Amino acid sequence: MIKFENVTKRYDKKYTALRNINLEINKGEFVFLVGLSGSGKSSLIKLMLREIKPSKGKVIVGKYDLVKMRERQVPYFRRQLGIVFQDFRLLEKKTVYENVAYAMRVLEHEDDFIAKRVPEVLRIVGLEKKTDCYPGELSGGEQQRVAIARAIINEPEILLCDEPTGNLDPITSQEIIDLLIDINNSGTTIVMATHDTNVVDSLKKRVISMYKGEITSDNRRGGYNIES
Ligand SMILES: Nc1ncnc2c1ncn2[C@@H]1O[C@H](COP(=O)(O)OP(=O)(O)OP(=O)(O)O)[C@@H](O)[C@H]1O
Repeated sequence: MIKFENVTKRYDKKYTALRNINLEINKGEFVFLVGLSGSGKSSLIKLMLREIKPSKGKVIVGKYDLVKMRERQVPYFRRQLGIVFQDFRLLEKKTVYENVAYAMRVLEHEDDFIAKRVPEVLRIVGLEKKTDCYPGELSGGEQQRVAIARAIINEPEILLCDEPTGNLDPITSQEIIDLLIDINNSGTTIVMATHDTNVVDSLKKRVISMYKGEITSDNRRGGYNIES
């Protein structure tokens, strides 16, 4: 489903952000990426999104070779992905409903289908009572639920999460993780970069540890190796 072969990423000549990464993530897995700030977690996620390209090596996501892919294929490729960030990135002047519906309008879905699907997904994330609220009227955890609803509305095969609990307190973080686990149990592959060792400890999921641009451990039964 996701494959990195000998991937190196340099943003400039002097500094190598990722070095010789080899990695395979199968359909349906839940994978944590952990490591100190600057270890390369976000760069790995950006490569999976094709926001950036590797300096060397090969990145395959689904049926797409992201190095060989043409620019005009990128929007089609991105349709199989959902993306969640630490800072929610909601449209402040749109309601919860509109924030989520917008992701369907971009794909030109029929209005009837949008009107049926948005309430379904808001129910999944537990926000059916907040449909008409604006992001500014919601707690951080609720805003992240809107962002997750938007990310899953088009039923992506893969959900990429970059520090999704970074702005949340421990209890709210755990609620967001429980939601991500439910989404994973329904078949979506999840890759989540995080600093949150409490969350990683609470689940026995695969953990890929990074240090200075290299993978230092890949443990399928939980457990990590964050160097200091
Ligand atoms: N656009 C860029 N231009 C130059 N260097 C960059 C760029 N993006 C990231 N880097 C560098 O690449 C390295 C890896 O950064 P990356 O953001 O992938 O790490 P991270 O593990 O996600 O860190 P954090 O946990 O702080 O988000 C860092 O040294 C960073 O300074």
